[in-house]
Amino acid sequence: MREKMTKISVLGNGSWGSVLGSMLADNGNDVILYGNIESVNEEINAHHTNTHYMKDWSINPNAVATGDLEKAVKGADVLLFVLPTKVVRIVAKNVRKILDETGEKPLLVTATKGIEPGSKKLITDILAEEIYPNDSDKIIAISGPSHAENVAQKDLTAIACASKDEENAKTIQKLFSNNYVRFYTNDDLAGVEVGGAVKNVIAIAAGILVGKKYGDDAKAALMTRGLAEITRLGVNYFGAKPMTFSGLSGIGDLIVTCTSVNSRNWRAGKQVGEGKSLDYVLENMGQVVEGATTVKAVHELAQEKNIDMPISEAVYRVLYEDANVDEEIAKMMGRSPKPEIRL
Ligand SMILES: NC(=O)C1=CN([C@@H]2O[C@H](COP(=O)(O)OP(=O)(O)OC[C@H]3O[C@@H](n4cnc5c(N)ncnc54)[C@H](OP(=O)(O)O)[C@@H]3O)[C@@H](O)[C@H]2O)C=CC1
Ligand SMILES: O=C(CO)COP(=O)(O)O
Repeated sequence: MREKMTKISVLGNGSWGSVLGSMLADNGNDVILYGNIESVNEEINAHHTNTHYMKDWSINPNAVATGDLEKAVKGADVLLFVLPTKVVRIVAKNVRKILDETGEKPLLVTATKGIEPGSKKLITDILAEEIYPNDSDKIIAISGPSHAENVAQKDLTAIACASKDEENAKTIQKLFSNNYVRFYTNDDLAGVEVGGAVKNVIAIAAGILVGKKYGDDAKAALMTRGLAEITRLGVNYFGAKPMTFSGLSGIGDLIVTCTSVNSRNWRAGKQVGEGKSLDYVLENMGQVVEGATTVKAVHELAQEKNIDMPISEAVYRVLYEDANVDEEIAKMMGRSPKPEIRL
């Protein structure tokens, strides 16, 4: 007898959601892609493409798109959130209403990378608050150096998979892994999420440096000192383990996002470095630039909790306080002398 297929509903059918959905269909799962734009859903179902988000690529035809959240949520074994940070809470509230009706308790996985301004919450904390206040062990985060453009081509990729519950992390590891994407479990949920969220801010800074024509030494210094402040925030505020930042979701993701032209955060930073306004850049990107949102939460945390985050603070001032990039760089280079290693 044929084993029952696992029903996985991907909430958000932009670049990463479409590619993850296609990958999960490659793995033999029953995949639904939920998206809020009817023309995108129609294109996926009729042509197995999503040309606004992913050019020259086809989605596994077994992944079916819908604009009906109830259809996506009902009967799902796994709900995979791949939405921009700013809408996760809104969609989560609607998911909760449906699950309250059915009494079902699917695993919740998030691939979203961000910290919510105001609440300063990580995505898994938002999902716990809105959907599973008493079942947060059913929540898993996946995060690591992975661009939709690479995974779409079945390039080789490795991603961390973290949960408070080891068995649930292993279930997702097994379900998601295949011969082109390898998942590693990690028990430091907060550390994995902080790395994935805050590297986007550092990637904006890396892009700014390129826009300003700085070279490789500057990039290496920025990435290393960027990792130092990501670790400081993760350990001191979120209770993360320092070693996590040496892993896929830490240094791994920082490398890919600060050096790849596929990175929207890097590309946004480069244009800001070249003198374009943030509004212009965001309007013309056509895809989410998470670092521009997360930097607000990081700024709030740095100020309120007195955490030293000089690069993130400079990015915040350049993006939202009209600060001059050259003056910010001069200020950073002129800070009082410091030892390299400190938390
Ligand atoms: N792209 C990548 O390579 C990777 C992305 N990520 C993370 O995944 C998350 C999503 O990124 P990505 O897929 O690239 O983003 P995109 O900008 O490509 O797509 C975002 C999708 O979310 C949809 N959306 C927005 N609001 C809603 C809503 N209220 N209800 C339903 N759908 C909505 C958008 O639809 P609409 O067109 O209506 O706006 C769009 O389809 C981000 O946190 C990102 O950091 C993580 C790893 C890799
Ligand atoms: O998280 C990502 C790569 O791991 C995607 O980065 P960008 O959002 O900068 O494109």
